[in-house]
Amino acid sequence: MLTDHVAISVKQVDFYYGAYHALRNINFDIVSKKVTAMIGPSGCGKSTLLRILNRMYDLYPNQHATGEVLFDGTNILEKDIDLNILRSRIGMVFQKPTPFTMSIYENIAFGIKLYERPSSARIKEKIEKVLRQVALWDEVKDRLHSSALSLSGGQQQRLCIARALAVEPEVILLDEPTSALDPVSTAKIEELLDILKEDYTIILVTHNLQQAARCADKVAFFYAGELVELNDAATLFTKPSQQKTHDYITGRFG
Ligand SMILES: Nc1ncnc2c1ncn2[C@@H]1O[C@H](COP(=O)(O)OP(=O)(O)OP(=O)(O)O)[C@@H](O)[C@H]1O
Repeated sequence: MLTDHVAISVKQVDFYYGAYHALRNINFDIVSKKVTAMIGPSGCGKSTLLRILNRMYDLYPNQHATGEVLFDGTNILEKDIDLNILRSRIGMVFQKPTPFTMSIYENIAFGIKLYERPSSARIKEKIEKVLRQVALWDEVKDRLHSSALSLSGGQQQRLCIARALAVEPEVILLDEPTSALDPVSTAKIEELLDILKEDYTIILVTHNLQQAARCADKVAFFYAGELVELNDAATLFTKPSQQKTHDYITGRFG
């Protein structure tokens, strides 16, 4: 039997917003090239954990994490980590589509130019590649120089995923990426996750249990700042090992 390759190992992680202890002793392995969904009631700490994985919290001086998050043998919580490199390897897509106020083309080129000095031919080639990856190329190829804000919400979100892919990350963090989208756009993003996981490790925070059941290979259930259960998606939704998980997925709270 093939063993899963671990992309990120979270060990004894605690997180604080000032004095508030938001995550407690979190331990788990995130498997490479699979979709791991993080679920749990509002305020349980899902987004906080996602923001730890690319040190997003570093922007805020009163927030800090303890413990270890091992990525490629390095503890990314160490102070001297190069955050630009980290965030190019572990990219993030937010809940609301956040394209820059620039053209579709420039939205993607901007990110590429942050990390390399490519020729314009290389930029064009990359833009086409990532727009094809997110199944947006045919919809936008004739208007690459129009404003990204002229796209629909669903198209904007696919553009944001393309922008994240353009810097060739290994891991993509998605924080409720479909909660602002209509059902058709949501279905397109879910189909996209299925394709992207062939090449990328995907971590998805979602409120939507059906979405977690449809898209995820592994599911982590959080409650009140603790990881209650991490399991294969099929097992977690049919035979959870913890009573609290059972209560949550059957709608008894949250
Ligand atoms: N900037 C902040 N300052 C203080 N406390 C915060 C801050 N952000 C989040 N928290 C608290 O930390 C806890 C975890 O929040 P987090 O946003 O990670 O939860 P969540 O599970 O993602 O919730 P939701 O599903 O509502 O997005 C909550 O109790 C929240 O109130």
